Amino acid sequence: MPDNRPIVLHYLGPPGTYSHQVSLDLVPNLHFDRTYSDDKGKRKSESLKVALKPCKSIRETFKGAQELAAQSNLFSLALLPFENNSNGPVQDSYGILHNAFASTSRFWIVAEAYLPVSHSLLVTKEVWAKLKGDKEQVELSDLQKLDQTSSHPQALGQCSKFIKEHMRADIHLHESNSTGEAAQQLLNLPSEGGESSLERLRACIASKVCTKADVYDLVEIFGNIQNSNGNTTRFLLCRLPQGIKQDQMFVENYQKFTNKTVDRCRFIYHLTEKNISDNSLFTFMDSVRRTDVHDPDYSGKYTDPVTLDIKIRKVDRSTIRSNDLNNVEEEDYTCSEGIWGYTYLAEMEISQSSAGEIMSKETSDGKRRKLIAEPIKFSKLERAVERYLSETDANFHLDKIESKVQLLGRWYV
Ligand SMILES: O=C(O)C(=O)C[C@]1(C(=O)O)C=C[C@@H](O)C=C1
Repeated sequence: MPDNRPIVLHYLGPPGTYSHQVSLDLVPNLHFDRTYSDDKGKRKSESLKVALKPCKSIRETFKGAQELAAQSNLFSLALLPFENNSNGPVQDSYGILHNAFASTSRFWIVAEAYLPVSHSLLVTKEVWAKLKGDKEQVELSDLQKLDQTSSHPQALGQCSKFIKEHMRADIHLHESNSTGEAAQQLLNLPSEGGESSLERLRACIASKVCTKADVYDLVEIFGNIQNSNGNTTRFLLCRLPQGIKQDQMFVENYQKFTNKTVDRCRFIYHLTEKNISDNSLFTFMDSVRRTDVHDPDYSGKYTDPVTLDIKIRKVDRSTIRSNDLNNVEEEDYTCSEGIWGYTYLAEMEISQSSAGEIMSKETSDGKRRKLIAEPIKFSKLERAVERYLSETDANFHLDKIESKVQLLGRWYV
């Protein structure tokens, strides 16, 4: 009997998070069929079902998916919140990608999703009654009574203006693993020390979904409290690969999912400033500059047709600097320390045929790099990156990159 191989989608839980909403949106659109030969050798096909698995933190989301892929034949997916258009990268997800690099783990990005995010300030019914007193509703001035507001650091950042304008300067901002966890924790009072929610007035920032009776039944005191109207978070759906055959199957099925021909791929590249020898310096940036034939430094160097087709989409760099990237153990970083001072993530787009060539099993890592970009000297890399950044209005300063470019994942557009 063939096993039924369900697809397991790991997401940042508990239910009520934005990640959960994205997972629910994705599931009806993920159709995976599998063909196999039955006992009598007859070809059959079956649909694979998607199971949702809530995880406690972003890190556990990825780790859970990794472990499942390693231990079983199941299709293992992890949904990572990746970046927000007002508050920037989701540090934990970037950290995970960085660590996946540092080790030998590989994964594919098989889909992306953009979720418009509108945050609400939520409290329990008891706290709501206490805040409003005899009035019909809670007013903005009542927020001065709040002692604590908790949420995922991204949500706190996305609502920083509201917090600054309407909450006490000494309010305790508690960082939780997710917005859903923050909402759930309001219900788990009294907390340690026996404090009741009424002695220490607590609120959380989370999705309005958490007001539903079958979620956490919280009360929304203010809605739409994020800094910017078009607040949007981008999620990446990653699959932890088990073998090339399954990869191909996934591509086919993803084609079905998007209902359009897959003709372009996107890659994320990772550059780091450390541990690099001159020989290994190369950049995807430079390959994108192939059209710069008028530049004497570059002319005549471009001989590989594959690189013609590459388009840079963006380059990200965190502003946080860690003391020593080498000392950062996998379990060792936190969002606030950050490891991204030394690293850059860049995204580029490439045609499917070129990508196929680059990614083909036979292509060794070294050749792959060559196909993508030529080795260049450090100074040229720096200039190429600077030029790119100046053209794209990026407002961070690029000190120095010694680059190690590695392929992180790919997905289809
Ligand atoms: O905490 C959640 O609800 C999440 O799904 C995480 C997350 C994030 O990490 O960016 C997702 C969307 C919002 O930007 C806020 C939080």
